Amino acid sequence: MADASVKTTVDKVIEELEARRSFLVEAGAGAGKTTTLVEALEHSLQSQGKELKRTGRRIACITFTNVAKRKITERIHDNPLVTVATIHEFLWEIIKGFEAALWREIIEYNESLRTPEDLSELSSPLPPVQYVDRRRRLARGEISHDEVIDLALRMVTRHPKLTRLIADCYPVVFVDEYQDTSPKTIRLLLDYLAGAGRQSCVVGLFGDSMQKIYASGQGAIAHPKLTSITKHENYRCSPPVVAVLNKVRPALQQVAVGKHTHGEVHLFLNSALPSGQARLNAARQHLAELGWSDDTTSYLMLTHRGIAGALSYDTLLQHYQILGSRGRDKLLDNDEPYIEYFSRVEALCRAFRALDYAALTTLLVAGRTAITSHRDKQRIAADIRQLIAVRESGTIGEVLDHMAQQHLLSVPRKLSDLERRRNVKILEGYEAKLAEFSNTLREIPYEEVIRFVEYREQRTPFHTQHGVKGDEFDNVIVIIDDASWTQYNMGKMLTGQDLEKRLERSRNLFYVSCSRARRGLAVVFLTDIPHDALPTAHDWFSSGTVHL
Ligand SMILES: Nc1ncnc2c1ncn2[C@@H]1O[C@H](COP(=O)(O)OP(=O)(O)OP(=O)(O)O)[C@@H](O)[C@H]1O
Repeated sequence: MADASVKTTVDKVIEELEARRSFLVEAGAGAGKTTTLVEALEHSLQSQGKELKRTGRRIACITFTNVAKRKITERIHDNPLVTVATIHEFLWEIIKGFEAALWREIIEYNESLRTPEDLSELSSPLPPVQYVDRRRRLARGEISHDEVIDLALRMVTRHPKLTRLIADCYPVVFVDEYQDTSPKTIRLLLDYLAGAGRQSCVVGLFGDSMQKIYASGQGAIAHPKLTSITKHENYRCSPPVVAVLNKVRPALQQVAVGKHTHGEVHLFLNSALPSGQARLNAARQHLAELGWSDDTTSYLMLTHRGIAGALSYDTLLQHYQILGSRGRDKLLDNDEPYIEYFSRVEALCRAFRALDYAALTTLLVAGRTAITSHRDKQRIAADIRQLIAVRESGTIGEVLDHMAQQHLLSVPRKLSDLERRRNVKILEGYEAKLAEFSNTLREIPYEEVIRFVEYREQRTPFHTQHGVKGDEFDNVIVIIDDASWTQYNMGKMLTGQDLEKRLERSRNLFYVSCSRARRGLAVVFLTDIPHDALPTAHDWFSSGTVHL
């Protein structure tokens, strides 16, 4: 029976909240940090909800990932007394009302830049400051992600009154995954907000320094204002998976206490097979024979390029690089006219196949496809059937032509502009590049679009290793391709001999990836590991099977 006098982590957190002291919950993967954060939120809402409502205050809960944002918002039933936001959203929220002070800081910030903008001819009155999702253009009052953090820190440093106002508005600020929050944000929260305001603002940080996977992150924190709270349980992973985590991280020994009491661990080196896909296929086959199915398994890869190769949309991904350094991001963010249109084409075909007439009608109406008579419906059904066939065997150009001929989903202005301009003969610079992009895109098999959209809409079991932070799956296959990105090298990590930074980067990402598994974990090396990595490989995976 549990000893009632033993305090749980959430009890300790509540104690700090009630004493108005800031705190740090630092614990390993699967220890229940996010769960504790949610429980602490629920407690605060129960005990202070009425007071918060009466005084117009809110609790801020800053999350790093959308997974966590969704999880937390759901758990507290979207309670309006809590602002669940990313750090950028939160910081913008607190500074956006202070236009005059913001402009003063922007001008100073501009001067600190290596290539400042010419702000000598700013119009009067000054344009409103806007936070945009693209490159900064300070002369127009447009700031971007980096500026939000920098300006917020400048504002609280210079204006104690503003700091007090923010602290009064948000007497409690929780931060999930603090380790990947920037040092400037941590300074703002701990040096300025913590303890400020009439109620003495409480900053509660939750995270794990070893799960820092972004270079811009703060990593470990020691701060005099923080009470440290830690825990050694792992509620997520099965005992053999926890055994691997304990080997990777000997300084923190966890105990598996979750409901997954059985599990399995595999390390596939398969060095007799040629490097690459053949090793993954062999591992998949072996695991399938042991009962692993794609329905309960997630595949974690280091790069988008790797996923594109595995799912066969690599020509498409490669093609978007013609659009410059942000080309690939535009594709992945659905932020480009062609891919935005194809996503709707795919949604149309999916709704048709699923006989989801409500979704189908919404898409057709939004795409200005006329449906006024029974004959229209019959014609549209025949057109979509043909479209489905063209999609599977034709090129992107053939699908676009089919859509235009059959008047299915009218082509948006931005896309028709691109299509019109691709045949213009005398174009220069970026315009010429865009025309080349459109013309060559049309030659790519449309099948690649189908597979890409499935990936982007999370209908495949593939994820990037960075993208699964905070998430969990029954079975996880971590795919390692040490030839894919020079910033990481898991083979060298096993030898313990590498550049210090790369060693840490690789080890943290490996730890994050392996710790997503609830039941089964398989690590598959597509490349050969160095010979002197073998002893560690055997040691780390001694709770499972090493397939040589
Ligand atoms: N006290 C608890 N009792 C039972 N299950 C728990 C408890 N705390 C957490 N869990 C479960 O353990 C899993 C991991 O919890 P959570 O995501 O909160 O951990 P975490 O420390 O934030 O993990 P990570 O840092 O690896 O993302 C979840 O499935 C959660 O429901």
